[in-house]
Amino acid sequence: MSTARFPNPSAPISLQEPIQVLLLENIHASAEKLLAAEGFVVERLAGALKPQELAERLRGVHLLGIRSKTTVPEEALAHAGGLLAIGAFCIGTNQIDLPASNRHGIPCFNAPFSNTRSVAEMVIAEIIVLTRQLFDRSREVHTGQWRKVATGSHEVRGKTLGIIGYGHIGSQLGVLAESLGMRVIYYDTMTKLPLGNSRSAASLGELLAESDFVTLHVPATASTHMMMGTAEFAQMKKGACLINASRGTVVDIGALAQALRSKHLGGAAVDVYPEEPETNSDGFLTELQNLPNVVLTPHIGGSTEEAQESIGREVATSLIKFVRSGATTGAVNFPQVEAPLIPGTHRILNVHRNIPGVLRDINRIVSDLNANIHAQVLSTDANIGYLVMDLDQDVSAPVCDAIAGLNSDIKTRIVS
Ligand SMILES: NC(=O)C1=CN([C@@H]2O[C@H](COP(=O)(O)OP(=O)(O)OC[C@H]3O[C@@H](n4cnc5c(N)ncnc54)[C@H](O)[C@@H]3O)[C@@H](O)[C@H]2O)C=CC1
Ligand SMILES: O=C(O)CCC(=O)C(=O)O
Repeated sequence: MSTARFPNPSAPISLQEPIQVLLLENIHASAEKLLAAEGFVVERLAGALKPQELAERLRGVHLLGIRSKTTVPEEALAHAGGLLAIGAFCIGTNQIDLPASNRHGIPCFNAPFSNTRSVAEMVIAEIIVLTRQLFDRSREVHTGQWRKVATGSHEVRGKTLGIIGYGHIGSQLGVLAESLGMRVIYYDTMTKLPLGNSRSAASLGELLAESDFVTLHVPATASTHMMMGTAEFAQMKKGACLINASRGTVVDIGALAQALRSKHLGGAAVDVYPEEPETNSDGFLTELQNLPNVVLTPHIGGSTEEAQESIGREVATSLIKFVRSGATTGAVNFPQVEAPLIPGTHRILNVHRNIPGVLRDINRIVSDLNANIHAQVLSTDANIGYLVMDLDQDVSAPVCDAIAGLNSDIKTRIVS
């Protein structure tokens, strides 16, 4: 059983408690299965929680699992003295205050690959749906209208797909699009290996001017905030289509609606919005509703059974490894350490403020107890240091007590 000491006395955890896990937003049962098999107590909720409710629910919780809709602000973390780690059962981690989580000694893990294929496949479907106006034709037939027209419908073969953000999703999408005979260009702020016959555009403007379809696959950051607005839509070809399955903050929805109403753009497929409902029973309004040739989906790019099952296993495995050994490999906001457990030794994990002399102080504590350090791994970033220390003797409890008294201490935990 892991034990922990935390700087926040408002939420002490009992040394004998089993690990308590709170999984929100319908996280796949594959995660619960793995966590429960470890003896962890898992509570699963269908929807997201608002920050205030989250703060209340986090008392006594050791592991939190979320997807894209739960915002985790510093105020929630400040009340979560027992929280060991956060699992984002998705790719994006913009919903978590990562710097605050780092300062509180809480690593965040995500699943960087598991749903990428699902997004790429959905975008391929949308490209064809948009260029054949299938959504509108289908709606007409559903309402008894027979409009057999070819005007404005095209093959995708030979058309240009412009991919903004050529990462895990963008590059897979490029390969799939080429298999349909599309020409692929991309724009990325990093130098990327062009797959197949794809080519890097010299600038965002060049990509916008050349593409029949523009698709966004960038993370939500300051540099991507509203990166598609009135000026960018004006640079797109007349009749071109926009696809956004990245984040709602990347596109100015008002400007997109205007570009569609004016018929400068021929269509759009949008999966993500600046504000999204927290549960499936909440209503939803957007300016894009009821515009012609606009496909609106409820943030389902990564929502396939294959992806969700795989994400559940991947993130649960990272959380279990962290609880059992302190491994932080893959954490998005934390110094990375992965040290194998050594039989017969006693492991202590310590997160501290990255100030001079911490290791000296900790080593003095160990030496004053006449204990021997078998192995010690320290990894740091600008704010914190993360120390994994294996002792030959079982003096973990007094060592932890003494470390907790250091003014550098953020979080100290006995693993074994
Ligand atoms: N709709 C959905 O259900 C899903 C949405 N997503 C979103 O898709 C995003 C992309 O996912 P991945 O491809 O896996 O991420 P990734 O990190 O592999 O690729 C993102 C790419 O964007 C590039 N980039 C960053 N800022 C840029 C800028 N200002 N201009 C041009 N390029 C820029 C990066 O260099 C990187 O190559 C995620 O961050 C997430 O927000 C991911 C999965 C599912
Ligand atoms: O399916 C989800 O919960 C979120 C998918 C997503 O946007 C992501 O993985 O970043």
